[in-house]
Amino acid sequence: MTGRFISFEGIDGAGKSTHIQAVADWFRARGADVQLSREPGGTPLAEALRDLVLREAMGSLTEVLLMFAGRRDHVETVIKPALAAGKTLLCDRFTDASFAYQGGGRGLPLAVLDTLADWVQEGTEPELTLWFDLPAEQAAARRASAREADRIEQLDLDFFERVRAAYAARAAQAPGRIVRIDASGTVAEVGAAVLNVLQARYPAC
Ligand SMILES: Nc1ncnc2c1ncn2[C@@H]1O[C@H](COP(=O)(O)OP(=O)(O)OP(=O)(O)O)[C@@H](O)[C@H]1O
Ligand SMILES: Cc1cn([C@H]2C[C@H](O)[C@@H](COP(=O)(O)O)O2)c(=O)[nH]c1=O
Repeated sequence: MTGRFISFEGIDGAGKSTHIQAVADWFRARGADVQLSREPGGTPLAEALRDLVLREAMGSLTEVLLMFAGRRDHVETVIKPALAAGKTLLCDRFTDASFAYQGGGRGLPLAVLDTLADWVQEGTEPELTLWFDLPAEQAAARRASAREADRIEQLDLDFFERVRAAYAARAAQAPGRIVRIDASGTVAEVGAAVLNVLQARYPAC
């Protein structure tokens, strides 16, 4: 039995977390066994690494190694077993975030990220990625009214525009997997766009 692996991506504040529950409800209403997870995090070890990476000062290479260390534990102990059990796994961020944040934002070489992804994922890849796309300024305004900024969220608008551009480049390289959602509308408008994608992608569901 093989389940479904769907990831949610976008710059901080784009609205991923707001819509992930509605996607879970959509699949559950169609009989799917849905499991939610997130990165960085998703296992006790990876959640501990998340706390470190979002709080402690560190270099870019250390940052990406911690992201991929947590991802390895997550893939091995949560994602692969969930897919083997036929579940629909919805993950708030996955490897595209490393290419966007550490590749685009921090400027790490993409070849290094490709190697880490090959080692860590061993072929485990989302079948669909919903990329919530929003200008950095608008995302920052949403974040400002929502919560206190963590170490990465404190970075400037230029950083987030580089991250956004890197997501666009990833989407151009994987057009069958990564679907862009215009996240600039109201919650209802964005939610409708997400449901349109699901209905088109899973008509038999
Ligand atoms: N379409 C929207 N219009 C206005 N505000 C929104 C919209 N979508 C989400 N928000 C609000 O913006 C804030 C950030 O949304 P959310 O937490 O879903 O973003 P996110 O992409 O998951 O961010 P992060 O990756 O940093 O966790 C929340 O306060 C949320 O209520
Ligand atoms: C997986 C992953 C995440 N990040 C960054 C992106 C965000 O700034 C934080 C996670 O916070 P969220 O509120 O859960 O979205 O981590 C990253 O830089 N690289 C990654 O691989």
